[in-house]
Amino acid sequence: MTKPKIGFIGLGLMGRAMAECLQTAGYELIVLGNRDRTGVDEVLARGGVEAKSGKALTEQSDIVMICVGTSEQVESRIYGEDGVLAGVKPGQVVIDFGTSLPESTQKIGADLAAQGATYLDAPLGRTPAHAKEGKLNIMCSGDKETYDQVKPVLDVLGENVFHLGALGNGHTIKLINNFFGMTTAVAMSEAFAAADAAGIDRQALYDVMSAGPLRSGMMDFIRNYAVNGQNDLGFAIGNAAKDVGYYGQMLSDMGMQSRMSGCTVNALSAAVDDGDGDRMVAEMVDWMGKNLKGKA
Ligand SMILES: NC(=O)c1ccc[n+]([C@@H]2O[C@H](COP(=O)([O-])OP(=O)(O)OC[C@H]3O[C@@H](n4cnc5c(N)ncnc54)[C@H](O)[C@@H]3O)[C@@H](O)[C@H]2O)c1
Ligand SMILES: O=C(O)[C@H](O)CO
Repeated sequence: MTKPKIGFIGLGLMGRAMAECLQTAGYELIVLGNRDRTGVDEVLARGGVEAKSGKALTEQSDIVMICVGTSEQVESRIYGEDGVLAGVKPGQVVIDFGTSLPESTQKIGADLAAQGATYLDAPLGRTPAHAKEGKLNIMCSGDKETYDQVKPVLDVLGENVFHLGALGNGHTIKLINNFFGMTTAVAMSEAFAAADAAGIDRQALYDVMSAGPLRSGMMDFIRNYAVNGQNDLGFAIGNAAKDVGYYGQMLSDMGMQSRMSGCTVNALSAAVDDGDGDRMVAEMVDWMGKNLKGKA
């Protein structure tokens, strides 16, 4: 069977690694020109094709994949005269792999459905290194028949591919996941900075904490940076601040109020304000080291 042609929008840390994985598996890729040429040039060097607009990319593709940062960025590529919606054909599938707001996802899904196309949300778990190897966790939701149709491609990218019911459920679960994960990351960063301030060895703190029920993969990621300078998580502080902010907004859209996420968002957003948005989440250890002192 011929492989579907894939239009891929968003060639950052995750998108670039996913594009490499798909091209290695023999998929033909069409990508969008971008101000940052790095990802685009990598795809072209492996035989990919460049489209001039989201509309042109969509017209040339069977499946459109999006992996940009925010819901605003997704919407900027969906709507408008050069957008995906302007080029979509009945039966076509558009997938958002980024971490987006469920409310925006549902609106885009309805607008694509009005053109006879189907939207799936399929946010990602794990790291860019996993993306390159096709070992992501993929939290897909939306029409089950369409999911079954694109599952072979999702299986190329993911080791654990979930179907989670109605459109938006994937994004809802991902936001809850990242509220929890980023709260752990920020708390662990503060724990190392507090140990530094008290003259306690970071590895000694980790040895004690990880011998008990606190041990987690996220704790290990932060320790690997704090003790060995290894940055394996590959997830930017700016995107973490966005995700935990989206989590609070999602609860508020449901008429609820988050009691926990404010602290995490405040720390991550303050690091972004200090110019650390492009640094990786584990580097919150450094930010905490400079910011634990109370203001006099
Ligand atoms: N890095 C991770 O470990 C990780 C893990 C899970 C989920 N995510 C989520 O996946 C998404 C992408 O993450 P990332 O780490 O690759 O982020 P990133 O910031 O490295 O990449 C985002 C890319 O999107 C591009 N972009 C932004 N607006 C665009 C537009 N309008 N048109 C075309 N391209 C545009 C940017 O130039 C950039 O290359 C985010 O929503 C993030 O929260 C990331
Ligand atoms: O798997 C995860 O939770 C990611 O690394 C952060 O989005």
